[in-house]
Amino acid sequence: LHSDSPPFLHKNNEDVVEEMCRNVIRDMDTYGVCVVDNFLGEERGKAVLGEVIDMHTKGVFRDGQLVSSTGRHGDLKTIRGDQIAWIDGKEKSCKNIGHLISQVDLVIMRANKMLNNGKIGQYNINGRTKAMVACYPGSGSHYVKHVDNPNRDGRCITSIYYLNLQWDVKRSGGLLRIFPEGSRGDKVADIEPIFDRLLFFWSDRRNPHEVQPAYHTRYAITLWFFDALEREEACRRYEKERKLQLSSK
Ligand SMILES: O=C(O)CCC(=O)Nc1cc2ccccc2cn1
Ligand SMILES: [Mn+2]
Repeated sequence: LHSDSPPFLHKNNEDVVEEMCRNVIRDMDTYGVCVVDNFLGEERGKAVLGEVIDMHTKGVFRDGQLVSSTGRHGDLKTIRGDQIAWIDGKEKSCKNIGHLISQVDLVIMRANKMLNNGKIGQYNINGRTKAMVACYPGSGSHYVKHVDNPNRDGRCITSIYYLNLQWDVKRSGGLLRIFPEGSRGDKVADIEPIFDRLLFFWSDRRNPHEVQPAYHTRYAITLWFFDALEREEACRRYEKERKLQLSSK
């Protein structure tokens, strides 16, 4: 499940990318989850972290998911989950985030071309969302167990890049726990959100996941990749529903 990216990926070396893609394909086929550590290297990783911290300081983040839980005394505590900001990576103050996005694209599109004659896991990836930069304020904010794409909206791979230097889950929490389908709860994938770690997993019902309460600020950048066919069908369904609603008005 853990494949270290060779030290010289940062030179964009062709066969290094090739080697990494083989690891991603193997892990996705075997586990439906893949972790790549040291993805950008310390310098580039810190440059991305710097841009995210600048965004946070400038108040770019908007409150994301509202999660509520009852406290010890049964009182309803609404703990803000993640705060998010959408980035396309071309913004002048986000050029390092833009570089991260292009590197993840490189790996996914190369993996898409390899094995299974141009498909990864029988998907044909032809696009992705913008980057969702997420910040969990350290106030015990968490994210309840959920599936990213439960109803075939077209997203097939979730890719998350973590930015948290010297993160210690025992002290700071914030563990991502994935409950791979059919594991009946005895086999879970516990992913620590450590600095310069890149995670891939199938976005559909195979991978319900949760973020456990975080007690220090926890940053992550997520990209969702689309399967061409599933996305086209989802858009067509959406168009039909929209027309129905318009005509029923
Ligand atoms: O930060 C992590 O380790 C994963 C957090 C996570 O699952 N975030 C997330 C955030 C989402 C925001 C909007 C819609 C769906 C979403 C699904 N998942
Ligand atoms: Mn999620």
